[in-house]
Amino acid sequence: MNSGRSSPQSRSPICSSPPKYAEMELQHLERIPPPRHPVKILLLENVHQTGVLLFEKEGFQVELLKTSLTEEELMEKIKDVHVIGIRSKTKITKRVLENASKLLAIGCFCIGTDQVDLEAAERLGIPVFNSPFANTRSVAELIIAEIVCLSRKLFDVSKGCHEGQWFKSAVGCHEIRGKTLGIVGYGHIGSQLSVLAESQGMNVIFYDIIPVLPLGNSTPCKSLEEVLSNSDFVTLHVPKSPQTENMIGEKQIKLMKKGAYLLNASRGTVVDLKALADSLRSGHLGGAAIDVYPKEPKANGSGFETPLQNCPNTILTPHIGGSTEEAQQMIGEEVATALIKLVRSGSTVNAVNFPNLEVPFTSSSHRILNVHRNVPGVLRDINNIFASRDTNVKAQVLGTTADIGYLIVDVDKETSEEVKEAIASLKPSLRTRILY
Ligand SMILES: NC(=O)C1=CN([C@@H]2O[C@H](COP(=O)(O)OP(=O)(O)OC[C@H]3O[C@@H](n4cnc5c(N)ncnc54)[C@H](O)[C@@H]3O)[C@@H](O)[C@H]2O)C=CC1
Ligand SMILES: O=C(O)C(=O)COP(=O)(O)O
Repeated sequence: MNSGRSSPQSRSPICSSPPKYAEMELQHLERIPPPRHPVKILLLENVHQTGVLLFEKEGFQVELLKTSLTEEELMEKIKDVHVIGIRSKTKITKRVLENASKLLAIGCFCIGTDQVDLEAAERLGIPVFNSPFANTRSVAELIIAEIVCLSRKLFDVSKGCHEGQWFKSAVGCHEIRGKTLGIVGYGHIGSQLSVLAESQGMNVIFYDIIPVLPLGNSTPCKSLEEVLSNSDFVTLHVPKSPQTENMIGEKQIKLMKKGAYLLNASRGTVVDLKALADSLRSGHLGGAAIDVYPKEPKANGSGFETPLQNCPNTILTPHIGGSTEEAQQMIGEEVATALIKLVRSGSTVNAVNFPNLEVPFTSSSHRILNVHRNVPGVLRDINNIFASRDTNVKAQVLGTTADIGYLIVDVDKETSEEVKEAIASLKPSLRTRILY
């Protein structure tokens, strides 16, 4: 396999370094025989070219769409697809997955995986990969920029100038130095932001549901309420979950200081937008910056409505927290690499819903992959199939969750379709393939 995995034309001038990560990770596959059948990849939501080029380099057939697809469209389209790549918009539901009999893996070319029914995917034997921190910095930088913009009412005065209105005033405009930033969710993004905010002279307090290391001089709070009532700026960096749904509503907003600001670049389900709009219009909150919405358009150019339109000192962005050339290139590279490794070697390292397994390649062996329901006796039955055909097992690794087992077996004889069928027809088997 060659290196040099993206063409100069496809990269922005400020992102011109070659993808070294993919090169390093994929060189181990060079000795592995190519896939036995053509591999079909469907990429939605304009996944970055770096990923496309890496797949093409492998000889995979790639179809790239700019938009996401509806459930109905996906149910049809996914039938003959081996790997699907999405971003945050495409919902992969149980119904979609039940139509995906050839699907080997799902790649979320983003951080969030809430758009995929992870449990259904696991139970059907489909690993899901993401890029856990390639766009972390981009989100943190956006929030810093917005904190300054809110504090100086920048968008409103700029709009005024564009419309021919000169309105110079210092009233209600402040430096961010010495102000308190409250971070809700102190994970990758929250903690990165904490460091950037302190470097601007802000005091940082935060709340997380798990114990985490406070960076710099930041101070953990015992409750969400404590963060809300002590912050000049509150920023949300929690995942979408039942616990975070409408986490910030009328009651929580009332706890915030008069004139404080709310920022949300996590998920649209976290904030009650109607309550937020009311508090902005009443003047209780001094402004807001919102990047994510409960319902987001499927494609660029589509109509978009939110109760926050025309609220004072309110920055609305179209879910661009992670949308930088740097982040998208890194994500493209990282997720495509994980998917290629899965297709070529069976590696599930870094899958979010699956046992993480990787078995090094050894020459003169043949590899079979099997995903099965985690019930007693599967391993015995599979080994009996080999034993009855005088096949020696050279390596065998099993990883389990409560529901499934994932088995990588290297044997000394080329495995026939008949052996594969015998393994596949064991009652607990979910997915079985001969790799090489
Ligand atoms: N706007 C955008 O373009 C982007 C949005 N995101 C969103 O940001 C979210 C956070 O990203 P990361 O920091 O990488 O995730 P992370 O998993 O590293 O951190 C999330 C933190 O939130 C905490 N948490 C979970 N439930 C909580 C609750 N009820 N109260 C307080 N803390 C809670 C977790 O313990 C964890 O420490 C992602 O899940 C994704 O939805 C991520 C990237 C880009
Ligand atoms: O990484 C995430 O979770 C994001 O929200 C970014 O999503 P996107 O790739 O811009 O659809």
